[in-house]
Amino acid sequence: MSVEQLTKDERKSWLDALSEWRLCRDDSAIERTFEFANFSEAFAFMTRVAMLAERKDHHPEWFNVYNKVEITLTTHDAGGLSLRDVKLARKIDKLLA
Ligand SMILES: C[C@H](O)[C@H](O)[C@H]1CNC2=NC(N)=NC(=O)C2=N1
Repeated sequence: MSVEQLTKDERKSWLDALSEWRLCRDDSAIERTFEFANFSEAFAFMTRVAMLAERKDHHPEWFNVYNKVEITLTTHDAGGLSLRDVKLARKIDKLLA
């Protein structure tokens, strides 16, 4: 599927609205670390993110250890950051609101 990478200006304006996320990997991805009370809560969150990801056909790269979950979003089909990452990040944030 062809997806457009965000331009530098677009990255900046979208990221202003995603204050918990930071650019990484040479601005080709965004990441955020989440911390929970215990493993159960972390994994419950991952399950909810997994459902979202399937529904959107857009999948996170992530790392979990005990109560921490690190999520990295990038669009492999675009070779960088796209609006699909921004949208998924917003939905993930909403799960915790
Ligand atoms: C064929 C399928 O639509 C694609 O491979 C989807 C699946 N999930 C994906 N997830 C992410 N993060 N990037 C993609 O480019 C992507 N592409």
